[in-house]
Amino acid sequence: MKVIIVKDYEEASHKACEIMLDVIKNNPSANLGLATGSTPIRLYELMREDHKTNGTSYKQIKSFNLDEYFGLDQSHPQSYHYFMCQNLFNELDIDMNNVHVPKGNGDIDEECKAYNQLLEENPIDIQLLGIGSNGHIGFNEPGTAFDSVTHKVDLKQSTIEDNARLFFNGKIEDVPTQAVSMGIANIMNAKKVLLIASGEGKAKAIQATVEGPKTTEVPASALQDHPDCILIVDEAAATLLKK
Ligand SMILES: N[C@@H]1[C@@H](O)[C@H](O)[C@@H](COP(=O)(O)O)O[C@@H]1O
Repeated sequence: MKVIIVKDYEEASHKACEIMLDVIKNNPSANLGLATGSTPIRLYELMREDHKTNGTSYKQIKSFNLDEYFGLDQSHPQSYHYFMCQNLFNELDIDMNNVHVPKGNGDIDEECKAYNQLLEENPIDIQLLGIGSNGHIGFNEPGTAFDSVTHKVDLKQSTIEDNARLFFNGKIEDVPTQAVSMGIANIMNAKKVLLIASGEGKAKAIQATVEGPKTTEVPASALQDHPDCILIVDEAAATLLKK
């Protein structure tokens, strides 16, 4: 794991943007693994700005999102599909046929199978990740097997609370209790992984991810075995790192 410590959220977003654009410029038909949550919002804004100003094209790019809430239709304003359109896709030249977000409704078993198949056929060049305060990646909560693939998940109470704080207008009762998520094995298959962590709320999870034992209790600790994993951590999220 390569840990890059930067001053703050703004610097983390710029650094992450640099790495994402580097992958896209080197391979204009790259497969991008994308993430939601509040952390990548500024990065996505920078990517939109770059597209507008410098004309970086996404015409040949394919995207694959990590996860989706169970029970929310794509058109629901709190769905991750909707989030991605609002924060990124609507202002890029990406072909929406090349955009993939797991479906949170319908026949979930079939959906998970199809998503795994899709990921097998389209190896991800760079997988962007945030991290949950409990160390989750995607929606892979503590206890998830490292060999897991796309599956339906029961969300932990702390994850529901975290997400209610930032989304769903603070209404905890509106946050779905389940989700569909790429598994940890799918994430580990990406050629490159880029995780961004910002704020003191992530300090414990970052310490456990980087310096703790590799354990399913900290899903992000699986990344210790990834051959090309970069963690961009701001000073607040790095406070508990010993080295
Ligand atoms: N499924 C998402 C994760 O992909 C994300 O990393 C996490 C952290 O969110 P935030 O970036 O808002 O702290 O939230 C959700 O649980």
